[in-house]
Amino acid sequence: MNHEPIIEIKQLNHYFGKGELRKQILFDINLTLTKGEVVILKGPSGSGKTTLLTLMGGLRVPQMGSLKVLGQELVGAKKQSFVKIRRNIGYIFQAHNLLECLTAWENVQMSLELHQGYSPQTMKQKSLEILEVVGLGSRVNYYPQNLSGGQKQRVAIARALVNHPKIVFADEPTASLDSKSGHDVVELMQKLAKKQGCTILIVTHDNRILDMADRIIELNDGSLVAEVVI
Ligand SMILES: Nc1ncnc2c1ncn2[C@@H]1O[C@H](COP(=O)(O)OP(=O)(O)OP(=O)(O)O)[C@@H](O)[C@H]1O
Repeated sequence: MNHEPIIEIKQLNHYFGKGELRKQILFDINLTLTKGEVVILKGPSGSGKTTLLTLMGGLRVPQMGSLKVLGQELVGAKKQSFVKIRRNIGYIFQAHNLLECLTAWENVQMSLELHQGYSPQTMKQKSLEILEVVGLGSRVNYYPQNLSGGQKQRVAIARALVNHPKIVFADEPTASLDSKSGHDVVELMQKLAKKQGCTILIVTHDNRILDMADRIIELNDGSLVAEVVI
């Protein structure tokens, strides 16, 4: 595996609230994610997983320490830098967030429309191709309401990966799925990641998918407590 650092975190602390209500949520986090790694972040409810994920994903402004994503320091960075970094990231959430009024391929294509430069034909072709890769070639014209939970999550994966992002963040991507679909969905993410050389961070409570990671890290009360290399 190539050990090029994709995310480098040093002494990251994070607080919510102001004045007397100010509460520290993340404590002195040090972490490096490298190219092509699949990392699982686990930990009890309220331990700070989503907070850490949204900071790494450029969705929340970091307050102190150092947080470099693709070489860009985000502590003290301008708004523009966050926008630029987010273009390199795919996000997959528990509630897949598909638009019900759009078909599977139109949902995937939306992600391409955010990036300029593709003709409508190219965008449609790319959307159809990635849906084929995730095993939904025969469902491209289906609306989300006619797809199963696992199929919807695969559309969400296709949407996150169609732009060939350098990083994918997935927050509880298997929470609404049965054991087999959950495993299939993560396996698919893992395969596509290895093929595209992208780094994946999955936040999960789901012990059924732990064996799919290259590395498991654990948060407890806002501190990284354990690291397991598989
Ligand atoms: N916007 C916010 N303002 C104030 N406190 C917050 C905010 N977001 C989260 N918190 C608090 O920060 C702590 C960590 O929350 P976070 O959502 O990161 O945990 P988590 O590990 O992802 O939990 P879960 O597994 O339940 O999703 C919790 O105590 C939560 O109440």
